[in-house]
This record gives sequence, C-alpha cells and structure tokens, in this order.
Amino acid sequence: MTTPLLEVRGLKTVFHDLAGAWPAIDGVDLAIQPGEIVGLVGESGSGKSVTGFSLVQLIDPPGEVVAGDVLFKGEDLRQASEERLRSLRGDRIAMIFQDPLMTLNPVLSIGEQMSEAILEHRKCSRQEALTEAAKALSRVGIPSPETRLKQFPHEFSGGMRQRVAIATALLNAPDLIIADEPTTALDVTIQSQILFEVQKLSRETGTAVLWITHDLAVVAELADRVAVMYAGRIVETGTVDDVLSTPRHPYTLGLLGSSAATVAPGERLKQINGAAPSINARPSGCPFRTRCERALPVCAQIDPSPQARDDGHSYRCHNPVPEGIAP
Ligand SMILES: Nc1ncnc2c1ncn2[C@@H]1O[C@H](COP(=O)(O)OP(=O)(O)OP(=O)(O)O)[C@@H](O)[C@H]1O
Repeated sequence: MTTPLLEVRGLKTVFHDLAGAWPAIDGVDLAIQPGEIVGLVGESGSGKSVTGFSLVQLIDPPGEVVAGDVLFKGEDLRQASEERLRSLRGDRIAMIFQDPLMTLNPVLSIGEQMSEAILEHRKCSRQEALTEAAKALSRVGIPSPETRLKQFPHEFSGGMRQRVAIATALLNAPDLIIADEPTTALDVTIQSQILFEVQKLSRETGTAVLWITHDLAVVAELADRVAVMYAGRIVETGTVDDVLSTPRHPYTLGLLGSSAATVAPGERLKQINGAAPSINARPSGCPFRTRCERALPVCAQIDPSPQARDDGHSYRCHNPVPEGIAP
C-alpha cells in the first residue's frame, strides 16, 4: 500500500458550553490514498461536517480540536501555522460546501474570482488565468464559458453555481477535495452529472476526494471507499462494494435498510429506531446500543474497538451482523 495522502489518527473535537466540553467527534481514524474517493456517510449530527472542518483546522470557538494527528503528505496540520494552512487551503486542499456562495463571492464576476484563485498560487498573466478558468468551466459542463466568466454568481442557476464552485475548487489541481454535501440541494439528474464529473476529474488529475453525505446512494455512485460515521466516530469502513454488500455494523445495515437507493423496488423502507444522541447525552459503552436490535449486555459496558480484516474492512461492534444477510 502507498503512503496515504491524508492520515488521521484519534481526532477529537469538542464544543464548550457552561456545563463542559462535549465531543462532537471522538477518536476519528481515517486514511485517504492519493486519487481515492472516500464517502463519509452518516445521519444528521453524526459529526461529518465537524470532521471536514477539523481536518483543515477551520473549527472556531466554542469548538476546539483537542486531540489527534492530521497528517497531510506527512505534514501535521495541527502544528501548521495559520499562514501555512491558508496557503494549503485553496491550493493543495480545496473545499466545496453545500451552499456554493460559501465559496463564491457575490460581488465579483466569476472570471475575476477564478483568475484570482489561480494568480494567488501561480505565476502567470491575467489573460492566461482567464483562459485556464474558461477551460475549467467547460470541464464541468458549463456552455459558453467565455461569456459566463463575465457574469456574477446570481446570474447562474443553483446547479450551475455549484458547478462553478466545483470548477473553482479544481482550478489548482488540488491533491485533496473535501466536499460537504455539495449536491444535496440539487435535483437528482444534476447531482448525478456532477458526481460523474467529479469522478472523471479525480481519475484524470489524481485528486483525492472526501465526499461528505447522508446519502448512501451518492456513496454507491461515486466513492471507492466508505467510512460510516455514528456519534462522532467511524463505526465501519471498507470498500464501497464490501460495506454495502456485506455490512457488519448494525448501524450500516440500518442505513442501508432506510435508503431508497439500496432497498429492492417494492420492499418497505425501515427507519432506524429512535434518534441519534446529542453530543452531551451519548450512552456509555457503544453509543449505538440504545437503538440497536443486536445489542448485548456487554455493549453497555465496553465501547467496542475496531476489528479489521486483512482487506481493510473494519467495524466496531460486539455482535456484528453475520455475513450474508442481504441489506
Ligand atoms: N458550533 C457548534 N456548537 C455546538 N455544537 C455543535 C456546533 N457545530 C456542531 N455541533 C454539534 O456537533 C455534532 C456534529 O455536528 P455535524 O455538523 O458535524 O454533524 P453532521 O453529521 O455533519 O450533520 P448534518 O448532516 O446535519 O450536517 C452535532 O451534534 C452538533 O450539534
């Protein structure tokens, strides 16, 4: 196996309030290989966004990253200066958010902001930067890119705006893109097109992707590997094929059973019992046990450690789903 592009060990981020410091994520381990697309999936509140922001050290008070290592090409980002982090973000590491206006400046034309993003990190003329920007727009399927460069974000539809944000993120051929639910607000056809383009660009440029989503259908369509998150930790990880065809954690099985994309037509969707615990009310032992149909007495006592198979499929569960149970 090659050296991971990103290696995360024991990452812990808390939010402080008057009553204490509550871990939103607690001991996240994750590795992403160069060029790999990893889907980070889980219900709302499981800690996906906090993970994404913690990786690039963008957690603001009352939040705080309190433990763990984030090694990007061997460099520990937790120790990096603000200046170094700023230069990495937007160059080697790009972020795409659900709301493209978090990436795009509403008062600058698309051409101005895309060329600016290039010129900040590369020595070339403004005209060369604009030509590069037009190429990037056509790569994400935006017609008449030269005309589009003169327009402002509000002149684009939601789907087109997200494509512009993605094209901007890809401008400097980053090593890693962290995408936080960027297609959730889009209709399914546009979402599918964008997933296809991201996958194509990743294959062409060798860019690795961490794609945050609550939607297993997106993971199935896009990712090579999946990390399933529950209550602030990764509870199961492996290749998309392994995890979706042979889920071992009852939470993953529950997610599969509640997803229209993975349940056979005509079969009923089954919601997971109860709701995810808030960060200040997580149960002892395995945090999923209060919702788990397979829970044993030991689950209340001991938090299960990850069990890893040789093929990299790993899960944290005292009573895993037997292999061969169809989702
Ligand atoms: N600024 C904050 N202050 C206090 N708690 C926070 C803050 N931001 C996030 N949290 C808590 O951290 C936990 C994880 O939140 P996070 O946004 O990472 O979840 P998520 O899995 O991305 O969910 P969603 O899909 O809804 O975005 C949640 O319980 C949330 O309430």
